Amino acid sequence: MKGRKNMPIDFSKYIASYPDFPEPGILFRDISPLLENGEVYRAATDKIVDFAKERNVQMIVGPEARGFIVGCPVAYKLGVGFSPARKKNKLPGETIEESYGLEYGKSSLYLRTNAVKPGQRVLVTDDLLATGGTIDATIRLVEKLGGIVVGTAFLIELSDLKGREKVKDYDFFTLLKY
Ligand SMILES: O=P(O)(O)OC[C@H]1O[C@H](OP(=O)(O)OP(=O)(O)O)[C@H](O)[C@@H]1O
Ligand SMILES: Nc1ncnc2[nH]cnc12
Repeated sequence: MKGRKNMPIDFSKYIASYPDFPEPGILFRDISPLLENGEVYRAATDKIVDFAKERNVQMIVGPEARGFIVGCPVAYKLGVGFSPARKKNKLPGETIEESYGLEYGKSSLYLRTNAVKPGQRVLVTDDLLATGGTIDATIRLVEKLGGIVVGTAFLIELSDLKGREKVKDYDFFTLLKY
């Protein structure tokens, strides 16, 4: 994807890094500058759209909250649905649950039982892959409903945390690696 004046975009310039946030020892990679630049957000989204098109994606699922920011514009562009995997007490109606560990803390994610139809080709999106706990829980939710995870897509992979091992059986896209 080319930016203004046909120059390739250096996406890494639009990620901010904050040491010791939200707790000591964590180097927080913040996607806000990328999102705040319309041209760059669109170019990043288009990369994931291309990845999704090659896999005939029919549905997108992303975890709260930053997975929504990445997945929704891709769903809009493809004209497919998006279902949010949400944290506790956020989704009404019948849901399924999966719990997971995080780089900081532990949590659970929930998905509506009607979110995905059996056999549907699903792309799972998030902003960042760290330990892989979040994406693993999201994939387990989709598969519990009979969905076929045809790809996982991120803006950032933190390689040292080895989350890639959790998604090794799935097609993988990341815009940036640290
Ligand atoms: O690979 P993992 O170790 O699971 O970590 C990655 C997850 O952590 C962050 O979300 P967080 O749970 O902080 O929630 P938020 O998006 O609501 O801020 C990030 O947006 C990913 O979803
Ligand atoms: N280092 C990190 N930066 C931003 N989001 C994260 N989620 C988990 N680890 C993170």
